[in-house]
Amino acid sequence: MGKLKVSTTKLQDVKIIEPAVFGDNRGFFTESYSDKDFKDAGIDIDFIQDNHSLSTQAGVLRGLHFQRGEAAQTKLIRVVTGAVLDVIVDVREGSPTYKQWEGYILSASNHRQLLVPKGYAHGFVTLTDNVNFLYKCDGYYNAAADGGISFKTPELNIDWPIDFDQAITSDKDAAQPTFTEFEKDNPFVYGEI
Ligand SMILES: Cc1cn([C@H]2C[C@H](O)[C@@H](COP(=O)(O)OP(=O)(O)O[C@H]3O[C@@H](C)C(=O)[C@@H](O)[C@H]3O)O2)c(=O)[nH]c1=O
Repeated sequence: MGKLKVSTTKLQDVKIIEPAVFGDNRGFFTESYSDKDFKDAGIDIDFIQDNHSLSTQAGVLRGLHFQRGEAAQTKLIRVVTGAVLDVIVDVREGSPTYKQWEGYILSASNHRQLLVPKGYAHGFVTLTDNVNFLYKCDGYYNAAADGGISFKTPELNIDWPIDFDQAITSDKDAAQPTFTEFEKDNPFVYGEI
């Protein structure tokens, strides 16, 4: 038995990772990332950029985002204060779970990490104030390759736990294309990325 608990989900190639957490009278200690433990668990990814966002209020909705082409990124996501519903959509044409979405609660208290493969669109909504959201990426940010799909696109029918008119978003995310628009020029093919 390795040091990490790794679970699969209904979505193809997605994993939930739970590191050991050692609680005591002071609080806890956890190795939030160990390259060796990930490799021992069969996850061999060269993470090269760490990102951190703060969302100050419950109801902040970021996404759905991805990077196109060579700039596509695998993401390893966790939350260190507060809680989110993290939502990902398999947008790899030809995948057994193409067009399917799933939501995962990630919180400071559950210590869950979500491994999001290339070819997934990713977003989240904050369920509490002051969410510090951390993620590792295996590719650098490339503004020219930045892409998105509207979180409220009707074809995906994502069950966000928030009224759309109350979501706090960026101007960019308020104007993202529908899934049908995205599909006309879908850069992701299952097995080729
Ligand atoms: C993502 C990113 C943004 N930026 C800059 C661009 C912009 O000026 C500012 C804010 O960017 P955004 O509005 O895109 O930030 P945000 O909406 O938080 O974007 C993130 O959303 C989640 C859902 C993801 O999946 C991430 O990959 C990323 O796309 O930060 C970087 O310099 N490097 C980066 O890696």
